[in-house]
Amino acid sequence: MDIDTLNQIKNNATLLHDNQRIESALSCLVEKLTLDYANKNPIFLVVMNGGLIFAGQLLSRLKFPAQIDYCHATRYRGNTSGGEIGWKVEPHMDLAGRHVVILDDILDEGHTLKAIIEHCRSRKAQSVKTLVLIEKIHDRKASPGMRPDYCELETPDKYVFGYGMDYNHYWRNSDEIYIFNPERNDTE
Ligand SMILES: O=P(O)(O)OC[C@H]1O[C@H](OP(=O)(O)OP(=O)(O)O)[C@H](O)[C@@H]1O
Ligand SMILES: Nc1nc2[nH]cnc2c(=O)[nH]1
Repeated sequence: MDIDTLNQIKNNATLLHDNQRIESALSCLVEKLTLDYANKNPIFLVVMNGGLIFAGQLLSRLKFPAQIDYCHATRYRGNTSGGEIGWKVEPHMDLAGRHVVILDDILDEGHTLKAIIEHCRSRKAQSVKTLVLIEKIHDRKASPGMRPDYCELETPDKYVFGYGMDYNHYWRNSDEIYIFNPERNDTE
């Protein structure tokens, strides 16, 4: 995809959450995580690639001891609709007896988080919670009523990008979150 087209994608997108809104969401999350995890020696398990920016921005603000691990499970592979989930990298640390917080960019249908939750439980984590930057609102969840344990931002049922979330593997680097508008682009 050429640079002009990629710039057009962003110019034609709708701004959903600006950086100020994201910053205030991060502050709320820091407060909640500090209350719940300051004395629990948690492992934050970052889901690559989408969780990268959110993790970097959020976890560096926590003032209590924590460990960070990562895993890579993907089912979108740069597309705007999901397929089968595939493990690329499993968590490295011993999760047995630990409080694990799975950190990802978005809970959409929830198949990705569901698979990672089950994986952490099978490795005998003491507790497993989910922390996402943004939750997509619709009724097609992997388990009915599935919600993240920690999340401060919502999106309607549209494809979004920015702040870790990609459009065709691009624009994860944006510090704002946009709604992709397919009707304004002739890419799909
Ligand atoms: O709730 P779901 O419907 O399962 O979708 C959410 C997942 O989709 C995206 O990952 P993707 O598979 O695109 O991989 P990526 O993080 O490498 O972009 C996103 O980062 C979440 O992990
Ligand atoms: N970039 C991006 N990845 C997703 N994975 C699941 N839903 C989405 C979405 O809306 N945007």
